[in-house]
Amino acid sequence: MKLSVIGCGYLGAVHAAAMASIGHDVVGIDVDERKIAALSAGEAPFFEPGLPELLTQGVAAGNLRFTINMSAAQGAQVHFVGVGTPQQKDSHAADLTYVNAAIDALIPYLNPGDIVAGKSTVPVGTAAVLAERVAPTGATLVWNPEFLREGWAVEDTIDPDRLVVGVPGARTVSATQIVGGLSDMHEDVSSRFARSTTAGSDSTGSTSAALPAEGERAADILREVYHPAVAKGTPFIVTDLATAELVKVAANAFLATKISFINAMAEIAEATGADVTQLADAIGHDARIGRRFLGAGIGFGGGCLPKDIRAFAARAEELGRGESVSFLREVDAINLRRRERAVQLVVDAFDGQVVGKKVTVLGAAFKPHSDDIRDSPALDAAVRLRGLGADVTVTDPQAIENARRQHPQLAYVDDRDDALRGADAVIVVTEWDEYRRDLSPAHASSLVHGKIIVDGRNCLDAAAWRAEGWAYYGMGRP
Ligand SMILES: NC(=O)C1=CN([C@@H]2O[C@H](COP(=O)(O)OP(=O)(O)OC[C@H]3O[C@@H](n4cnc5c(N)ncnc54)[C@H](O)[C@@H]3O)[C@@H](O)[C@H]2O)C=CC1
Ligand SMILES: O=C(O)[C@H]1O[C@H](OP(=O)(O)OP(=O)(O)OC[C@H]2O[C@@H](n3ccc(=O)[nH]c3=O)[C@H](O)[C@@H]2O)[C@H](O)[C@@H](O)[C@@H]1O
Repeated sequence: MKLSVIGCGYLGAVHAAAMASIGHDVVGIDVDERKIAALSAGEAPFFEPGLPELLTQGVAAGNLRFTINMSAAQGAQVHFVGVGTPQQKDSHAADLTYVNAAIDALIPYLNPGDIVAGKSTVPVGTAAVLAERVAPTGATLVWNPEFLREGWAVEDTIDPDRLVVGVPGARTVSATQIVGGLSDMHEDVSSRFARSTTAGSDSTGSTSAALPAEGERAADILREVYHPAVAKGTPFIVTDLATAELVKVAANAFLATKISFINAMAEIAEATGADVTQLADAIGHDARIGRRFLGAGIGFGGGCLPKDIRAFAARAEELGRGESVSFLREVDAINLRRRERAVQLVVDAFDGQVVGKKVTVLGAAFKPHSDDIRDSPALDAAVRLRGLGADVTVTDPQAIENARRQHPQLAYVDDRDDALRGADAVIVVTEWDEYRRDLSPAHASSLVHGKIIVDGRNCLDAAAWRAEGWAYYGMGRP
């Protein structure tokens, strides 16, 4: 199938390359000429494991190309829109400038019957407005939120744990799950709904109705796009536009809440001498809770969770339902307090005398396996420590170039051991294997000047570091 992908950032470039890898004919379109030049040469403009291979393959095979010309979208049957939706500069709401601009630029090239599939994370209600704008072209707008994690983006795109498609006119169809392969792709959709509910295949139990023809057709086309995942039985949820938009922000809000919950427990642990990592293990054994995303530490960052919970809260206020998600403000506040806490641990380790102390910051990316530094807790800590007068050196296996562009005032060293040499204290803020697994306390001892280590990710073996004579400080663990 011919596809266009508009916006070739962390989401779009991976989506384009992944769609080409499953056999589609894909054009990626972006306004950033440098990004397009790199992608056209088969090079990834950012670090994402597995992406370079897919780009090389697709570009060489000729079914993946990139351009800055929107006119190249003409003739594609599905147009994915994955441009950025950052936080507005002067408020917590999402900035929809890029989404609006992308849709406006695309409209002249749409043909009747085309599908415009929004992938950006947007405030609920956005899709309905965009659908009206697209309607005169005869194309159909659907919302197909993305759940990929950076660092696992290729795998998550090709083999997601669920696919969600919001289609027009599906108001009475509430989160009905349809599991089906290509074989029944052209089967009458109402009988498929009937089958999925009577078979009880993870349906919500709510009544379902046949989709209007436009929505039915759009859902079928998206099924065809994602044919390998559909064929293996990946849950494929067809719903209305608003629910699809909400599923995305609800998922990120839940993940952020889970992290802040355990970080709140870390604060209590700090006041009582308890160990939050053991607490997380213990409650995580309860399958209803689960251990994943109970990693207490310096908290969440990145281009999504922080801005998505703020945008969600702002949208809820607009809807007159601010109090329904007012807890997200607390989730945000807990998260930001952990950044302060990590910095305070360094300051306290020097009895408040941090001025002029050499502090090595291990990590700049917001998480390992990524070069993304958007709202990175690691860099936040580095900047704060420098602001307090420390002599800060930052290192990271992938993110130094991005970090230097955003924070040129910090000192950067590529090599981990060079960064550690002569340090008075070390703080681990991104749990790369290079720091978590591969750095032994004995080796670190041979490099540093002072044996103080703050484990901002609770990723080190505290006992092993202490045995080597280090003063070890974790986040919510003794
Ligand atoms: N990064 C991630 O892991 C995920 C991101 N998302 C959502 O996807 C959207 C994109 O996120 P990222 O890829 O991380 O952002 P990004 O900033 O890496 O990429 C956005 C791209 O859109 C391009 N762009 C802006 N205006 C354009 C226009 N008018 N026409 C064509 N291209 C244009 C930019 O040049 C940039 O390359 C956001 O809404 C985000 O919340 C959703 C799930 C995962
Ligand atoms: O909307 C998005 O962009 C994406 O946001 C997150 O993905 P991502 O931002 O790539 O990273 P996560 O793995 O979720 O980590 C987010 C932050 O939480 C932190 N984190 C994660 C887990 C944990 O236990 N503790 C913790 O502090 C990480 O260090 C990182 O800073 C979601 O996990 C994706 O499903 C979603 O698609």
